[in-house]
Amino acid sequence: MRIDVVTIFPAFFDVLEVSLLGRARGAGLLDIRVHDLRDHATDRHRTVDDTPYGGGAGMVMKPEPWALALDEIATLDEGEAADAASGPLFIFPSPAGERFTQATAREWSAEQHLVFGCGRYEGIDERVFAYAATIGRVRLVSLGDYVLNGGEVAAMAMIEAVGRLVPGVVGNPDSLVEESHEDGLLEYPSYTKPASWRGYDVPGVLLSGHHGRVAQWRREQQIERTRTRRPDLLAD
Ligand SMILES: Nc1ccccc1-c1cnco1
Repeated sequence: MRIDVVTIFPAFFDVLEVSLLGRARGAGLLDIRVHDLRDHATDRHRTVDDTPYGGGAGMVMKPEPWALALDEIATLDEGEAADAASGPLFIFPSPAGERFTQATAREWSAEQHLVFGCGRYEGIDERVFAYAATIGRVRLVSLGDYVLNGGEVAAMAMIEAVGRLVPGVVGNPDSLVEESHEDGLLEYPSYTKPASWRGYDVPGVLLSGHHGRVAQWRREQQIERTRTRRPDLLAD
């Protein structure tokens, strides 16, 4: 999988050189390229924002630098201009976006080419999304109902959630199964040695060696946790 990121803070993504995703890059499983939007500005001051039409506080990101960046990315490898169907999946983190879930991560993990466009200021000129839809598919996506200063943190979270599902990235694929949200439920509690620690004991069933009872207890814990912490997941 190839992942491009467009941002005015490219150094923010240096962390993708380390840990699991860093190893995946080294192994050629993930081809992650970070682009500075200012490299596509059209003036010597490398301007990427301007005042909003209609007034209001803050600044809006200019459309032309974005179109130049997305054009370059959409044609960099393919050699010719992409069209909407054959082009990349353009993902713009946005508080006005659809909700990102584990199902979204699974869906995107099958894609060949993702492009994350990280907006700042009051957002990106809306016409950029219309233009991007002529050279690829476009999704505006929210991580949740809270306000961030820009798309970088959200993009990082989504890159990790998607990247770890790419075959080969996580050593033991079994560990991808028993996780929160993989089966629509929160995961069960985990314990390790010692069996008794500062007066806290591991639940006896986990020491029983009876796999059937352990599996039942874990399922009961998943359902109880989901019912008390995330009843919305049970409503679906
Ligand atoms: N608040 C934001 C501002 C800019 C870009 C993304 C977001 C966002 C994404 N998910 C929640 O918020």
